[in-house]
Amino acid sequence: MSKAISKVPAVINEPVKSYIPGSEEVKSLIATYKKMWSEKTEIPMIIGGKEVKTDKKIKLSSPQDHQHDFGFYYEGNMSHVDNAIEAALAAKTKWNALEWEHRASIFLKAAELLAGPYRDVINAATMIGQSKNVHQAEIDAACEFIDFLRFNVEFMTEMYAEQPVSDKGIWNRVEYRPLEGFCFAVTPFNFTAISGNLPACMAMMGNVVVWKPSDKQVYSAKVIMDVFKEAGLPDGVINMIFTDGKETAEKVLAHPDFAGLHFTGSTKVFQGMWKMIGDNIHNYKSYPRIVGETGGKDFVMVHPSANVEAVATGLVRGAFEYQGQKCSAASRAYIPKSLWNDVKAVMEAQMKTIKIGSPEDPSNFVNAVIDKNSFEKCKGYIDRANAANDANVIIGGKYDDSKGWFVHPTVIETINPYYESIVEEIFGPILTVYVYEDENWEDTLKLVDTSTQYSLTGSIFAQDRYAIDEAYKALENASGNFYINDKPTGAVVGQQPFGGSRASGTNDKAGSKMNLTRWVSVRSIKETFVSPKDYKYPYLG
Ligand SMILES: NC(=O)c1ccc[n+]([C@@H]2O[C@H](COP(=O)([O-])OP(=O)(O)OC[C@H]3O[C@@H](n4cnc5c(N)ncnc54)[C@H](O)[C@@H]3O)[C@@H](O)[C@H]2O)c1
Ligand SMILES: N[C@@H](CCC=O)C(=O)O
Repeated sequence: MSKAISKVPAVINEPVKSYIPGSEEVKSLIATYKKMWSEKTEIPMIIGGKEVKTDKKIKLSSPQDHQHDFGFYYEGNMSHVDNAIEAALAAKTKWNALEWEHRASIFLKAAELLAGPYRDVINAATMIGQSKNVHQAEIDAACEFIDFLRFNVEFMTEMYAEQPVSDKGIWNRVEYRPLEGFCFAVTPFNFTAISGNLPACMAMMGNVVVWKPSDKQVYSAKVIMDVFKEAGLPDGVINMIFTDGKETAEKVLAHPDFAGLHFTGSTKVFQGMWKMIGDNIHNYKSYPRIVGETGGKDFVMVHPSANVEAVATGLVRGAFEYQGQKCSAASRAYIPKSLWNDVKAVMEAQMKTIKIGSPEDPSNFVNAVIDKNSFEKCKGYIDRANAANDANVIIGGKYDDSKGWFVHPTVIETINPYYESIVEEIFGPILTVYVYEDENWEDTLKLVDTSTQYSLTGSIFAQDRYAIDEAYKALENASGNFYINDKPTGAVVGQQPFGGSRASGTNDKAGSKMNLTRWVSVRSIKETFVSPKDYKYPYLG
């Protein structure tokens, strides 16, 4: 391997299966779901490749049926954090010395396992634990995760191939070393793919990792570790711990060998961790790399020239797929008065047909929100809008927690462009609409740009090319992912590099070469073939 300049297999996006009713693929997935639903699973932490169990068993319940318990996981304490750091550091020398082809091979094998034998399992775990419907599980847990792994291998080799020029008589090279020390991945509940990618891409670049998944994504996290193990990832390279987020961060971020944070989650948590790193800056051996992708308040800006059906469909899918629990979800829309009645009518007609319930029935488009906290948060926004003078619930607004955490897709209309639900991240199936006078198009662009702290995703709907260009320029810094005549969700790895700026994150674009560069520290090497033997410049004689 090291005796050749290897090429990795050509990469294309993993095809999304359609799961047509009655097809073998849907029968197989639902059968796996039912089997996993009725089993009682037991999920240990994985430290140094070993299963770690404690006396603290935490019940696993499903958002779509909070009384149904499908097993438990073992919660750890700060001694497990120490053990995970030690295990990572112990694995470092051998992992670092392994040729890159072996690292590539392990993660390409993991992708192949996910595409084949583990596809139903990781999808079903995501449906049960995170309440995603068949399509949402497929595009996340299977396809996006597979794409992250395969594309990152490709990006890694492109990066390795980037080499400097060399003058006559010398040979310049650069090598992409892993960071000194260990890395820390902290991941959110809402995307299995993100959860797997954050630790994996750091490990792919030769780093060793302590990974703390969300306590609401433990089931699919277990499947991720099973896949990595079967793919041949050596013990200790990724260590998965189930511990309290804040206490873990305090411990990890104070460690002198802490080298990099790869975080996805809410803005406030990221800001807290950044501050902790600042407070510890004198303790570290190197300046740590900090990558964080966080919250959003993603806009849909509509011009009077827009197509009504396209706008309504973009809003329904953008705001309500996966119950609005995507950082990219459309959660605020600005619609000209001339189109609003028509857009509203199409949305009402579409939303009447939306079925709500458990993902076990693939015809349910909307499933449950993740937990009681999220349910209560959504309920609060709906109740306050119902009571407000400057806002009104115009579609949906129902919620029911008798069996699962179900919140119906809801549209709030407000006359106040700073009303709470149009500026704050809710992370639920609630869209807020502000209707503007057509002649106020330019002022409304300014409002979209300035009324929230976020800058993650956003869309412009228009047929008028000048309007598209105007929005494109006026909203240059209002999103990291900008869509024209499309919903603001559903970025595909390798096609729309994903991430945002302002309070939404460091915009290092997950699943891209830009992100991978954060997990290496470059060493420049200059070799002189015939070394000078005299100190004098030519003109000194
Ligand atoms: N920009 C993106 O790419 C992106 C993608 C997915 C999700 N998100 C964001 O993630 C959030 C939803 O996910 P979530 O509810 O899991 O987020 P969260 O911030 O509650 O949790 C994220 C992770 O941080 C841990 N954590 C919680 N409190 C902590 C603390 N005080 N210190 C250290 N770690 C702590 C959690 O256990 C979890 O592992 C939303 O804000 C969403 O916009 C962003
Ligand atoms: N990449 C996903 C968002 C992930 C955030 O939760 C999208 O583009 O919809």
